[in-house]
Amino acid sequence: MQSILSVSQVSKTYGSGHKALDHVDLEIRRGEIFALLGPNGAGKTTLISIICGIVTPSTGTILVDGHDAIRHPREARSRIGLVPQEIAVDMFSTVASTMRFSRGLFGKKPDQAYLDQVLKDLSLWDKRDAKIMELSGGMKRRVMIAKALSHQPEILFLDEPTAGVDVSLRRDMWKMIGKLREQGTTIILTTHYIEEAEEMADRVGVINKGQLLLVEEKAVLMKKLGKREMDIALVEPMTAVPVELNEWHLSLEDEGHRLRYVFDAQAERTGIPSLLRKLADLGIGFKDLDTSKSSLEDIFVDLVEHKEASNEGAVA
Ligand SMILES: Nc1ncnc2c1ncn2[C@@H]1O[C@H](COP(=O)(O)OP(=O)(O)OP(=O)(O)O)[C@@H](O)[C@H]1O
Repeated sequence: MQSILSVSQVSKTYGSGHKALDHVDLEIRRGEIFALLGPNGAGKTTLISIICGIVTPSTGTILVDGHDAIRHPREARSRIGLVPQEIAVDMFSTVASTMRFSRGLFGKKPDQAYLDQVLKDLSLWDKRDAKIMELSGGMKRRVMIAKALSHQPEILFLDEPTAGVDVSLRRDMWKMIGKLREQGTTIILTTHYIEEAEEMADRVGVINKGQLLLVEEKAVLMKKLGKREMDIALVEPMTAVPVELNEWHLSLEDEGHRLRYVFDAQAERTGIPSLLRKLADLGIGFKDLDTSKSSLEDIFVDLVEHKEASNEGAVA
């Protein structure tokens, strides 16, 4: 599939000397939902800002639907809608006029029917004539999304979309993202909330300390790196894990009522049969066994920690 966004060898060193991005390569497919996952300070906002022409990269090139974002920023930018982390609008304008103005800035012909639909989708219809300063924080965030969609962008960037957002806005946002995807809009969201990536994304990129550690189909990533957990509900609670069980590295949970075993779902030997035999040998009875997949969160933490450990190893 043809890329709608192509990021090639993009690095950014800020004036302070801080290297926020380090040779990032990324291809975004038309129509996908891509989650860029990384802890605070990983470089997510810097990358978005570069793609949107707000920050100049130190090196590298960016093509937005074939348009060079550095040499032809207007062409590139008009294809992008950006919902930034911070609320940035003219507080004295009304919701509807903000949207019309924003659409005009990108050189699009007026289309009130389209703007009205966006207002309705975001539950802003009743507020269309309100001044933005009169709205609640959640409503202001809705306005930011409406504004970003005003010029019918092909790519929508959502920078930390649900940070500090209430349940109803989150729900509306997911609905809206689903609808946009059906219409063929490409969506890129940055987040450090793993559930967000897990719920919505087709592919996930993990960034840490300015480096893109991996880009993978979400399903493949979860399968490849996924661990499973087995919870063993004990008949009799215990105060400590018996030394005979050391090799399984069990943890004691729920005030001694449960043993938890974490194993690699992909491994040839899970260690479960031998663990169960050992429990029987030791006369440890259990009422129930329950296995569950670990979440993308566990995978993410594993990955970042593993990378950090190997980097430290390289320095040492
Ligand atoms: N204008 C700037 N000048 C100097 N350093 C900056 C500037 N903007 C960002 N940084 C630094 O670059 C690094 C990456 O920041 P960035 O905002 O891109 O991270 P992020 O992944 O978006 O994090 P967050 O989720 O906290 O927004 C951070 O260490 C940050 O302090």
